[in-house]
Amino acid sequence: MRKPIIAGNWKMNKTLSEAMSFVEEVKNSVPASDKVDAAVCASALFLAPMVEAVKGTDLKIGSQNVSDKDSGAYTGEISPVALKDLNVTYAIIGHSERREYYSETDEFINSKTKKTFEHGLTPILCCGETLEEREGGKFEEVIRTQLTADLAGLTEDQVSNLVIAYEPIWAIGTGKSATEKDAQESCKFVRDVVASLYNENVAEAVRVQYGGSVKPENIKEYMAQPDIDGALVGGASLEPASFLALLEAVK
Ligand SMILES: O=C(CO)COP(=O)(O)O
Repeated sequence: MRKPIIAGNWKMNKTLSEAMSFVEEVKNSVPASDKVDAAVCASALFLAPMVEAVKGTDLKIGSQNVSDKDSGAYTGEISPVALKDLNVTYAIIGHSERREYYSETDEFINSKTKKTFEHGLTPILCCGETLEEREGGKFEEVIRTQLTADLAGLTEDQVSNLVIAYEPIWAIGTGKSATEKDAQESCKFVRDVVASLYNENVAEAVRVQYGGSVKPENIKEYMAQPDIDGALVGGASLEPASFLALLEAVK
């Protein structure tokens, strides 16, 4: 059985004091980690104090980005070595906002994913199609192309421990969530691609999240689907009550 994983992606939101009061409010109310993995992916500015604050609790902390290099002359980048040293658990890689606004390519995303594993962090690898691609019948081609390139050279063991977030771009921040049937079919397709690139065992092990306008009101419908193992949540992860309600609905 795959353990559910609910991760908040705060994007470029919150100040340090807001981040810390969120953590203080939720950290002791998060369900036990044998039931569900709970994480918040925050700005790199707050990761150190957040990790310190959640020590000994079931809330884990993730970065929203990571470099594909260990260290050196890479102005503005976030070192995976430094993230590991802080005890950060996850790193979001290849979010559609980074693909679109910061021109991240699949090759770069693949390089970051390898580097993240090298340093013992768990990647949350994002994939997803635009509305135009979906309506043009290109969904399968887009997802297969992304995953084939993003996973190139990863071992079976690494992919088994990966989290893939399927996020249709048209559902992100729009309030227009995918129907649970569409989300299930899409997440199943992600798993089928993993099976074709690796094998059934790896496909059975990899956790696939749905992301895009997930909220406490609709998360149960997604989680009832056999190929949806969790959610990557933007807006509804920003408030403590809403984040805890997402977790309560899953445990
Ligand atoms: O992009 C997302 C998570 O990574 C989804 O954002 P929303 O939940 O705000 O639609």
